[in-house]
This record gives sequence, C-alpha cells and structure tokens, in this order.
Amino acid sequence: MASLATTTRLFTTNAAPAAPTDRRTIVVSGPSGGGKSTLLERLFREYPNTFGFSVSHTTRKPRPGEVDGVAYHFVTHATINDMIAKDQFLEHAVYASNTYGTSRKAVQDIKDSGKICIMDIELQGVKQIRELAKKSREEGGGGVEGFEARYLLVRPPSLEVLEARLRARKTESEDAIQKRLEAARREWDAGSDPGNFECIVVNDDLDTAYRDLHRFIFGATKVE
Ligand SMILES: Nc1ncnc2c1ncn2[C@@H]1O[C@H](COP(=O)(O)OP(=O)(O)OP(=O)(O)O)[C@@H](O)[C@H]1O
Repeated sequence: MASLATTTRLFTTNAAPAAPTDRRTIVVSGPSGGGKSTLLERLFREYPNTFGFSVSHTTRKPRPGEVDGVAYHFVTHATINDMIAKDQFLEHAVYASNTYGTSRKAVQDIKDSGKICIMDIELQGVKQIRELAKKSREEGGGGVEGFEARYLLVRPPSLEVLEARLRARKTESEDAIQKRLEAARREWDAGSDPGNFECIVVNDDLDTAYRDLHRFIFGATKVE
C-alpha cells in the first residue's frame, strides 16, 4: 500500500475539497479480494472526519488483526437470523457460506454524526438497497427516510489477478478462495449492467485506482 506521504503529494497540487458536495451514501461493491478495503482505508486515512464506514454484521470468523466492531460486528448465525427476523437490516446476503448484513442502525448512526456513509456490500445487497431507495422514493418510506445512494464497483483487472491477490493475502482457506472466485466469475458481468453501478474502478495500479475513486466521490453531483 502507498504511504500517506504519497497520498498527500497526489492531492496538494489538486487542491481537493475537504468534503464532497454530494452527501448521499456511497455503496461500494466488487469481488472479494478486488481491493475495496485497501482503497477505502486510504480514503479514511486522508479524510478521517468526512466519511463514516457502516460496520456490517457477519457470521464469518475474524481474520488476524480484524477488530470486532471496527472491521465487522462478528456474530453467530443465531444472532444474525434473529436480527433478520426483526427486520433490523437494510440489506443482507449469504456470501461464500456466511451471512453478511448492514443494519439500519449502522447507517443511521453515521448520518446522525454528520458524516457521509460508505458501505461495502455484496452484489445481492446492492440490489436490495436499490430496491429500498426506489420504494423510499415512491412511497416516502422504506425504513430509512430519504435514503439515497450512489453506487461504485471496484474490480481487479482480471480474474487471474484476483486469484493471485487472494492467494497473496493469505487470509482464506483454499475452499474459501474457490468460493470467492466462483462468486466473482458468476457476478463479473453484473458490473457492466448500467442498472447496478454508476462507476467502475478497475484496481490495477493502486494510485490510479485511488485517483478514479476519489474523482467519483468528489466529482459527481448528479442526483437521480
Ligand atoms: N492495486 C493493487 N495492486 C496489488 N495488490 C493489491 C491492489 N489492491 C489491493 N491489493 C491487495 O489485494 C488483496 C485484496 O485487497 P482487499 O483486502 O482490499 O480486497 P477486498 O475487496 O476488500 O476484499 P474482501 O471483500 O474480501 O474484504 C490485499 O492483500 C491487498 O493488499
């Protein structure tokens, strides 16, 4: 990962604004291992007071270094099923044999703090959030008042690169790697469907990918 000094140098000549004018939630999706966390960590380091990461719940086990309540809320299947039954999630999905979900509270807390919410979710969740936003617009409801978002896909340049990165990360078993690759293969074309994402960042060179992500977040003002 590039140093903070590199990041700072990148933007001193660009005079980047401190916060985007578009305050909508930013939904980031893409295959596991594509680089979402790497790019978002860099964004949060550069703008610690502007964005809030909505911490998802998951039944997956923590990876070394992942702190409960920071990377995820790590919970049991029983807990997450109970929360689903109580309609406490904006979206939830089963991915590579584990359930993931974004609670309504996680998003609302960030909005209440005055920050722009960033969510990192699976494709199934993207579709659920889109439906919710549509419902919210049509009925003035949907659980979160005025819920609107813009959608960004982060993908690696190829499935081969994805496999290499997943292996190099050394956080998953062979079985888990295979499940992630299967999901990536299955969902690869969904990225090109204009109904899903406003922007695709191809994470080949990290600095270029970060610049593209930054441009999307700070440049887009269009509300649909
Ligand atoms: N542009 C890049 N060049 C080389 N390696 C990269 C690049 N971007 C990310 N990586 C590495 O690829 C691996 C996967 O990245 P990362 O963990 O950010 O993916 P992710 O999309 O957040 O995955 P998950 O959804 O499983 O959390 C990491 O080891 C990261 O350091």
